[in-house]
Amino acid sequence: MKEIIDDIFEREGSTLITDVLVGGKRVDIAIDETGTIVEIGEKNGVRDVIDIDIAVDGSESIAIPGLVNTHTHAAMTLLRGYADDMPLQDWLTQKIWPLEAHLTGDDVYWGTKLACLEMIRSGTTAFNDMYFFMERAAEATDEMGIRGTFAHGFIDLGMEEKRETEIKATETLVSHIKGQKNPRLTAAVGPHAVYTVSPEGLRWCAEYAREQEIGIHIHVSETEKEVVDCVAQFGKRPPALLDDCGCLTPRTVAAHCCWLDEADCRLFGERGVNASHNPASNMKLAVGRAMPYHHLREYGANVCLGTDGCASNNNLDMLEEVKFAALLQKFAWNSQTLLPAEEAIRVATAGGARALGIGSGTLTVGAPADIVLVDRRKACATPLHNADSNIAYACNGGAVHTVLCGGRFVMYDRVVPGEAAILKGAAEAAAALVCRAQDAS
Ligand SMILES: C[C@H]1O[C@@H](n2cnc3c(O)ncnc32)[C@H](O)[C@@H]1O
Ligand SMILES: [Zn+2]
Repeated sequence: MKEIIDDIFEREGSTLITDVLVGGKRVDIAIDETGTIVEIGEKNGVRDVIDIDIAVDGSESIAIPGLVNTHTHAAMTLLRGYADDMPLQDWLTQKIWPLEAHLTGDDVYWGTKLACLEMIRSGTTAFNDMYFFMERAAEATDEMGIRGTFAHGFIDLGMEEKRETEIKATETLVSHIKGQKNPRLTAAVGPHAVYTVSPEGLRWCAEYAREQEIGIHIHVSETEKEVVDCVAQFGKRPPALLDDCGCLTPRTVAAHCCWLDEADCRLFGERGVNASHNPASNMKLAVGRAMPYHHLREYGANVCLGTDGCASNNNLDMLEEVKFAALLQKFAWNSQTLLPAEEAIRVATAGGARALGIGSGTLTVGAPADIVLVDRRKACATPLHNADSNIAYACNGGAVHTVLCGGRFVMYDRVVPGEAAILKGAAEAAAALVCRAQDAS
């Protein structure tokens, strides 16, 4: 890579990436000033398509579409390593929720800045977030230059007064995000799960999402206990309950989906639901079963990929998550051919873009220029028999050196603007959060 052009992160002109490997071919990629891919052609074939403002030598790089993290709680970066090696319900009730009770908006701002830094560094250009103080998460994401979908974590615990508070928080967030009129920031509704949100709350979320023409982001069938308890309380499995409440739509992202049975998968396919596979979190929390990818694919559901939060992963490296997904599916379902490399990358890019409604998630003419350059000089990318194999099975986010989102550089030759201040601010916020919780206990 040539020396960094001093204002490359501010430039809003057109960009030409030359001689880069895409799908096994060496091509030039022309990006216009609107941040759209306008031409992809044989090497030296597209130079006169645009007035080149920035030229990037891609001869030592493999280009892939931006990775799309369809399930995370971004600001949980502040909780990385705070509580590990516990069962999900104990983890939530004894450690995570007591600490989150002391969260502030500033914490979520710094936690989300750190999350965006980590996601950019590992090739993620869009993420789907469900947390608290989400106006501050959106502020941080806008500053970092990538795409975010934001849902307030709606939890009413069956209490009407709490439900009213959650409704107001959701309406305020959606109004705020829509008012920004920022093409990189979108809103969603975030009913946490069937064991924390009443049917009345679920029905409100579904109706409000329909009325506002926004998505739904929800945890579904993560554990066997969730399913058993749901059947005991409501006489139906979580997908059927969610369907009765109107929550299963083509704009729904259902996270985890571990304990879906074949009929649940068929229902997801019929409703066009997006199922976010979260392999690292599922294995770390030992939820006991892998998402039935094969059934979801068979019945036409859109499968995408997510990391969950940093307290149950514990990073946001979607290239690592691609490998976990490809290996876990093969092992769990005893199939050496299930979720092959190219398909796993497609789930993490085009699958996620479809789930969040942010373009094609492909490197094609007319697509947003969300582009990740992977360094071919890294050991994990050598030899280069098969780029998809190296990307899915050998490399992790550390092999990424340059990232564009909407044609704008968010990382160039491993430089992300403001990195030192972000690390300092997030570390200080995390320490202060834990101190507040300890003082209060
Ligand atoms: C938004 C809330 O969701 C909590 N959370 C984080 N990870 C998980 C998970 O794997 N299952 C259920 N809930 C989760 C997060 O701590 C917030 O409280
Ligand atoms: Zn989650």
